[in-house]
Amino acid sequence: MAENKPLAELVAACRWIGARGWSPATGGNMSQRRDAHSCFITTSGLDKGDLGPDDFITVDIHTGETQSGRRPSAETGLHAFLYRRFPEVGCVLHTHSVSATVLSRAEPGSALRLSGYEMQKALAGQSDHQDEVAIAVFDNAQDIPALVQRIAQRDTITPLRYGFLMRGHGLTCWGRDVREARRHLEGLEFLFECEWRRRLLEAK
Ligand SMILES: CSCCC(=O)C(=O)COP(=O)(O)O
Ligand SMILES: [Zn+2]
Repeated sequence: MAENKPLAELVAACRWIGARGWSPATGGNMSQRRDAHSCFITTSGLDKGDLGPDDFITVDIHTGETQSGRRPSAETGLHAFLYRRFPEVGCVLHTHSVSATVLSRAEPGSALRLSGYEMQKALAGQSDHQDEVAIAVFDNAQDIPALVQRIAQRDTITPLRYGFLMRGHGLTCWGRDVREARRHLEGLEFLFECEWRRRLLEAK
């Protein structure tokens, strides 16, 4: 089936995320665009570091309808929003790393502003460490449609780029394909780790 190749890349990305410790317990969800109307997304409640191709469900990004009776990720609405908002996005990765969880709680503002890091250049379009990269931070919520509304509203004022943090929860990031989403995830996780260590040192 033509769908097997892209899912193999996503399965490998999920295993890599699990091995890095970024999806502890059942945390995290991952998806890949299937076409203009649908995506593959992880089944809810599984260990995302130990998935096979059968653990992904097709979801309509406009209606939320699934093709099977299984339960897609509780955060499907966030993925669907990103695929609708950015037609060029091909993969969305959500993780629960310690760095993203701690730093998003320590950041009182509505964005985490990073500058001075060479690793910023891992993010598409960034070419100078002195530029500022602002990653939006939203208060966490269990009401996903309401959270999507808040995110969509902010996006109309300050367009989202690369990813966003949910306070005390984790990072959701994306890319044109699995490879770019992985690069953004790895770059952002590195930046978060550097930033919380820097803040810790400078607080002393
Ligand atoms: C202990 S994980 C809590 C739910 C969550 O934030 C998450 O990322 C996983 O939810 P899913 O429904 O995608 O398994
Ligand atoms: Zn989560």
